[in-house]
Formats: sequence, structure tokens, C-alpha cells
Amino acid sequence: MTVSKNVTAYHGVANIKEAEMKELEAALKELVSGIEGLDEAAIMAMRERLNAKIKPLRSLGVLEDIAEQIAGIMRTSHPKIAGKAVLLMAGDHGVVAEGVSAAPQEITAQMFYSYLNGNAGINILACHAGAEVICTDVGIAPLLNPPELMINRVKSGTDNMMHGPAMSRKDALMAILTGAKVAADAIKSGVNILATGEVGIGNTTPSSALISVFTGHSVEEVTGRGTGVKDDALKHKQEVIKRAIEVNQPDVDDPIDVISKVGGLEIAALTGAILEASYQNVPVILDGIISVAAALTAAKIARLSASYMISSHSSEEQGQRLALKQMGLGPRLDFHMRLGEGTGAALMFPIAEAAIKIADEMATFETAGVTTGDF
Ligand SMILES: O=C(O)c1ccc[n+]([C@@H]2O[C@H](COP(=O)([O-])O)[C@@H](O)[C@H]2O)c1
Ligand SMILES: Cc1cc2nc[nH]c2cc1C
Repeated sequence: MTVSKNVTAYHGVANIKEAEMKELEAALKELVSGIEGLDEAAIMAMRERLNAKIKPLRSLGVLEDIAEQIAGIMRTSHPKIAGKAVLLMAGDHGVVAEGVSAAPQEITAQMFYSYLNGNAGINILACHAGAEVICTDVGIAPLLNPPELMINRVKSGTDNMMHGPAMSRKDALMAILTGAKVAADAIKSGVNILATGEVGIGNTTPSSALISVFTGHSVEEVTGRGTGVKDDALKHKQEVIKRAIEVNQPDVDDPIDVISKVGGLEIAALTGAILEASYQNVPVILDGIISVAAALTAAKIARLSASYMISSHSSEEQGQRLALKQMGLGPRLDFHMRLGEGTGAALMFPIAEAAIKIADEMATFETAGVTTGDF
């Protein structure tokens, strides 16, 4: 198959599959313990740079917040954005058997091919932003089964969480570490800002379940229509989520337990990617409800990882905003989007670059000879 120019089909993560449970737990522990808080001195130094620019103080609002955050993450007063990538994780969901999605399961695999071909929404928006799309099959159901999609597959779709755990604890750890490895490889190749994206028919169901468990909001409050279920199906979807939580009794104090019981493979991989980005001082832009459910899981595993996250748009799924709020974040773009794939996150790349450009290129009161004052 031909893979278009700004797309990488990932073929790595050799030894995770042979790893023992103990090794996986230890690898995650090591990753988590290496995540540090942001560099406050770099944040203050960036603030000083921005305050010297020819504008009333803080008048570039969120752009200034983003420039400071990136300085704190990259631990320098003069951060530079080099390579940009969307990490697109794919997985299927046993719970689709309950009729929780408006779309059929085979679309996950079909869309994955579209990403590889470079003609889906995320390809266009990532290309527009000068970013690559790194696609990983973490758990697509075996419909087409071509070997090139299976290299990183932890499991061929989750089990139906309405009847028991979506996956084993070991599978959840493997998916998290697969995501971490994909992020690590991207960073090694020169990428220094990441965005999260995904595809997985049915995945708004586990995302809402995770958000309900972690935030304490009711299932009704955090569950929306996903691909577009109608009123009756939405009610049914909420009942399925409630039942899944009741049957599995996830332990809210053990985020791996929660994500293994009511999560998803691609969601877990995004959690791992976010943890790795945090570990390596790389900002990570969040997308819609699935990405934010993964981010919330990451923040529950490692509280400090939340400071490495840059929010993007507000999904039409109401649970996304509530999950962002729990992490002290809020959406920046209100575009009524609900596609996923990383499309909303990709729109933030140029905004992050614009924020850094302001710091680098805008004149100061001194250089421009503009009178300073109490403004
Ligand atoms: O990003 C979002 O907020 C978002 C909201 C609704 C749907 N999606 C996408 O649609 C699929 C999940 O919807 P569903 O109804 O099958 O659960 C999955 O492939 C997601 O990428 C994504
Ligand atoms: C067509 C289609 C494209 C998608 N991209 C992400 N989720 C999706 C769901 C559907 C149904």
C-alpha cells in the first residue's frame, strides 16, 4: 500500500508483547516518577519578554498563556517549535454490540486506511499545519487483518464492558506503553509538539464512562450523541454505561483498573503518549472527548502531566468540557466539532506557533520607541 507523504504507519514496539506484568508495571512507574513540574523560571522569563512588547499588559490573552506554558514545558525562555505530529491511535470496542453508536464497527478499519492514504479530515488539517500524522493500530477488530495494521495491536478490539472488563490489566498496561513508545519514537525523530487523535467506532461510550468515574459527574451529564445517535439510542447508551460501571465496579483510586474495565485500547495508548510527552518536556495538544478522557486518565496516573496539556476545541460532547475543567483546563476554540481524529487539536498548531512568534518577532517598547505607561 502506498502511504502518503505526511503519514507514517508505525511499525515498532517489538518487545512489549513478551513482557511480564511486573515489567510493565515497573516501566509505567518509572515513566510516571520521571514527570516533573514546569520550569517556573522559564515561565517568568517568557512573561517578562511578553510584557516588554508594544501592547497593553496581557492584551494577547490566551496567546500569552500558551507562550508561557510552552516556555515552562520546554524549560527555556526562548522555546522553538521544530517537528509537529498528530498521534492517531485506533481501536475497536466490544460494547458496540449494545447499539451505542450510529456507525458500524467496520468504519474504524476503513477510516484507518483513509488516514494511511492521506485523504481524511485529519490529513488535510495536519498537512495545513505542517504536521505529520502517525497512525497506530492499537486494537482494531480483525475484519481486514492485513499485517501492516497489526504490528502494534495489543488486542483485536475490547470485550463488551457491559458484561465484564473491557480488557485485562495487562492489556491496558501494554496499550499505555505502546502509546508511550509511539510518542517516544516521534520525539526521537525531531517532533517537539504533539497532538492527540483517535478513531474507534463506539469510543465515546468508554470515554463517557471514564469521565463519569473520574469526575463523579452523572452518566447523563457526560454522555452525548457521538456519531449521532437519536434520542432513544442516547438513553440506551447511558443505560449501557451505567450498567458497565455497575458490573465492573472500577476502583477510582486505581486509574489502570478504571481504564482496563471501562476504557479502550486507543484511549489507553493516548494516555501513555501523554505521559511520555510529559516525561520528555513536550507539549501535547488535546482533541475531543476521547483524547480528553485519555488525558484525564493520565492526570489521575500522574497529576503533573496536566500541566503539559494544551486544550484546543470544545467538543459537542458535553463530557469533554467537564473533564477539561477537572484538570483546570478549558476549551479555546468553539467550532462545534465532533469528528475526533485529532482535527480540533491540529488547528491549535498554528496558534501555538503564533504564540511563540509573538515572543520572538514582535517589537518591544524600547526597540520601537513607543512610550511606556501604566497599561
Ligand atoms: O472528538 C470528539 O469529541 C468526538 C465526538 C463524537 C465522535 N467522535 C468520533 O466518532 C467515533 C465515536 O463515536 P461513537 O458514536 O461511535 O461513539 C470515533 O471514531 C471518534 O473519533 C469524536
Ligand atoms: C465516517 C466517520 C469518520 C470518523 N472519523 C473519526 N470517527 C469517525 C466516524 C465516522 C462514522
